[in-house]
Amino acid sequence: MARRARLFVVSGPSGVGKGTLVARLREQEPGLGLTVSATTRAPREGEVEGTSYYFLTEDEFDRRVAAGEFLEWAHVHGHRYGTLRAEAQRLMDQGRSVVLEIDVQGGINVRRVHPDAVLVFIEPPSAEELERRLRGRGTEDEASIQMRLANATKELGYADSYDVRIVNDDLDRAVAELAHVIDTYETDGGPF
Ligand SMILES: Nc1nc2c(ncn2[C@@H]2O[C@H](COP(=O)(O)OP(=O)(O)O)[C@@H](O)[C@H]2O)c(=O)[nH]1
Ligand SMILES: Nc1ncnc2c1ncn2[C@@H]1O[C@H](COP(=O)(O)OP(=O)(O)O)[C@@H](O)[C@H]1O
Repeated sequence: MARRARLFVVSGPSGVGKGTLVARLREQEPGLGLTVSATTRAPREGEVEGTSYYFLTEDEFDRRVAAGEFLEWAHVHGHRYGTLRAEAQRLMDQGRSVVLEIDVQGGINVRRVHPDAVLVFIEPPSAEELERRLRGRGTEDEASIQMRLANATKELGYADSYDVRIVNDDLDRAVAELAHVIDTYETDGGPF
């Protein structure tokens, strides 16, 4: 059956395991593109410019917004994050399916521009497990953890407007489910 490259948005609360899931998926499916977002937040230890994010100053982010360079952008956890049009276009031009790991506001905005984008929401098995993962990651101070937990409740409220919901309980199972979703939507005669 014919396959077609598509745009996939992956969203979900901070600490649910989006980054882990997508990284595992890309080991299995090296052809899958992943956009590197721009952000005004400071790099975490070990994060690499141009690989983890494009780390921009507030002024540089403003300039790129004014120049219309963003496909979408949003305020998330007290900072700005956005997908550069050129970044998404470069991968789409290679005929690859592309994953955007972005927040729910971004997901809704991408759907306006690309109505056939597939929106996938990653859910935690429970609120307690989400907090355990967020703390276990050890990247955030207490204020940042509290903000992310408060925002998690709001983000979970958007799950209904997504096309697909996946519970990230057992990692291997969740990776397999995400791979299956991508395979199904890439195949003509899939759910659309
Ligand atoms: N709208 C939008 N959200 C983004 C983008 N890049 C990252 N995010 C979201 O910003 C949030 C914070 O990401 P990050 O600082 O890496 O923290 P983490 O979610 O705790 O790993 C997450 O919900 C991401 O999905 C983007 O380009 N656009
Ligand atoms: N299925 C899972 N079971 C247990 N721990 C997980 C699972 N998926 C991810 N984690 C862990 O949870 C933490 C947060 O994952 P991460 O990918 O950074 O989340 P996000 O990108 O959604 O903020 C990491 O320490 C990661 O190893």
